[in-house]
Amino acid sequence: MSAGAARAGLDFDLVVIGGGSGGLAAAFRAAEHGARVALLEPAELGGTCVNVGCVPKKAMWLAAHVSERIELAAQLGFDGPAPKLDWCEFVTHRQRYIANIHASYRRRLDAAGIVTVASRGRLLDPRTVECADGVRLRAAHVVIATGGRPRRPSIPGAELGLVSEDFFRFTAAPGRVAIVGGGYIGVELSGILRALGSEVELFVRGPRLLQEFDDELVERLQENYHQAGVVLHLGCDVRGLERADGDRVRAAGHDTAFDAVLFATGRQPNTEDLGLEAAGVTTTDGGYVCVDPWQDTVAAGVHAIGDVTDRVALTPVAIAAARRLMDRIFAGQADARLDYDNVPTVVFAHPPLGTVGLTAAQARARLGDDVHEYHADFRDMLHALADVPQRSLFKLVCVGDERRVVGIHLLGEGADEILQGFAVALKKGITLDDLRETVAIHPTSAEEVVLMR
Ligand SMILES: Cc1cc2nc3c(=O)[nH]c(=O)nc-3n(C[C@H](O)[C@H](O)[C@H](O)COP(=O)(O)OP(=O)(O)OC[C@H]3O[C@@H](n4cnc5c(N)ncnc54)[C@H](O)[C@@H]3O)c2cc1C
Ligand SMILES: NC(=O)c1ccc[n+]([C@@H]2O[C@H](COP(=O)([O-])OP(=O)(O)OC[C@H]3O[C@@H](n4cnc5c(N)ncnc54)[C@H](O)[C@@H]3O)[C@@H](O)[C@H]2O)c1
Repeated sequence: MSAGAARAGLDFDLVVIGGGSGGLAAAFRAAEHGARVALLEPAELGGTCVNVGCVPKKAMWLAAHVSERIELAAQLGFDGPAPKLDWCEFVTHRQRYIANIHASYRRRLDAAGIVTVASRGRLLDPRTVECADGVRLRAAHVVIATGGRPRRPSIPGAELGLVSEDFFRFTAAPGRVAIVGGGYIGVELSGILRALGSEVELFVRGPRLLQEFDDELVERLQENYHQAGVVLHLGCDVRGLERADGDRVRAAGHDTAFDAVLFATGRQPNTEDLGLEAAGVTTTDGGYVCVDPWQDTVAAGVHAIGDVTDRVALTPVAIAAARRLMDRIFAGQADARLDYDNVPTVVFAHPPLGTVGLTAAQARARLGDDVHEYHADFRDMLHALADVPQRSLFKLVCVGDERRVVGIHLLGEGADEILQGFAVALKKGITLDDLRETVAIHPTSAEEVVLMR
């Protein structure tokens, strides 16, 4: 126990509820600062990202990517029968990779002297967390990092549908799949399943996919999905599910029977039975824990980070918020807090779509009319060589006479890897001239960003 906690008659300086991306980052950073830490996690370490999110999703995306490359190879003159994915074997590689992450977390927790409790936690008051077996831990600070879970729409027959967590239990590509929801998960899973051989229909109640993203890039992505054979039902509200023949399911009012219907209709926070009321912690209408810009709740000493709060639901965001919070509490860095502006993000679509900063519409709404857009509309070299129609679209959004870059939007092969460096530049306040003065790397797709007209 640290001297501070001991003096105050507490067991710990910090109790973290939830061992996902945010909770683990908080525990490690606090321990680095010398705090005595307990971490409660009833399930596998790593939470959503490691077990049923980013990591297994990216593994499946990589498998899909390889499959697309094999198809391109045939177009380019590589001879021989196309190999087919043994899904089960790929899953063993995926899960081995994940098991290594678990083991690495366990080693690091032990090395840092963090007390790990395999239990749910529940607040009894702002300083006391009760474990499932009734053991009570008292701490000066509590971090709520309990994340979220998939939300099913409340429509008749919703129980016939699956959610993203079920996708990771698949042992083969379903023959015919319907996906409901046009956000990140709907777009990612439909692209993966199509590339791995499923017939995919995507039902989106709005007029387009990915409402928050640049409209021209989304339109281009929709064209690419259409060419790849994903059937898009835009402006189509699924009002219910019903059994068709055998185990198959169809959307009410539609004829097609699907082997699987997957809901990708958003997520909800894990705030039930957490003792929030007892601790005086407030929640939003959607049930998210209310926090201020410092990740503090209204209850003194109780903080919240990651998907359980109503902020950007991304792993690096949960981690960054956690680290800054711990730097403020345990390392005296009074100004440490996460700047939620200009968070880069990639949708692992086919091809990937990466964005940092504002769309042109957001820039006009926030910064006035002096907004300028620059485009690069091209076929990347591999697709051009194979004479495949997939096209890329890169865009810059600039403001003012000096053409400060406030938005970078990339749809195309490699966008997922290209964006990170340009996100640093945007955060540093570069202008269009700074990009144009940078010598291009040729021949690449990335050079289009510095050559943009
Ligand atoms: C399919 C999918 C793909 C994704 N892909 C990406 C991606 O590519 N990139 C990206 O940045 N983000 C991605 N995300 C989002 C990312 O996974 C989350 O933003 C991130 O995991 C949030 O971290 P967290 O720590 O807030 O919560 P979580 O990772 O969900 O962790 C919360 C933990 O709290 C535990 N818990 C819950 N209740 C209690 C309790 N009462 N007591 C103790 N423990 C409790 C849970 O068991 C869980 O382990 C994806 C999400 C999904 C669903
Ligand atoms: N690559 C990544 O970084 C990545 C990948 C997956 C998830 N995530 C994170 O996880 C979050 C959750 O992902 P998500 O795709 O579940 O949510 P989302 O909020 O991105 O998309 C949900 C979509 O479902 C639609 N929807 C909601 N209710 C509906 C209904 N009843 N019928 C039809 N459509 C409905 C919404 O309009 C929205 O378009 C994302 O917002 C993102 O922050 C990130």
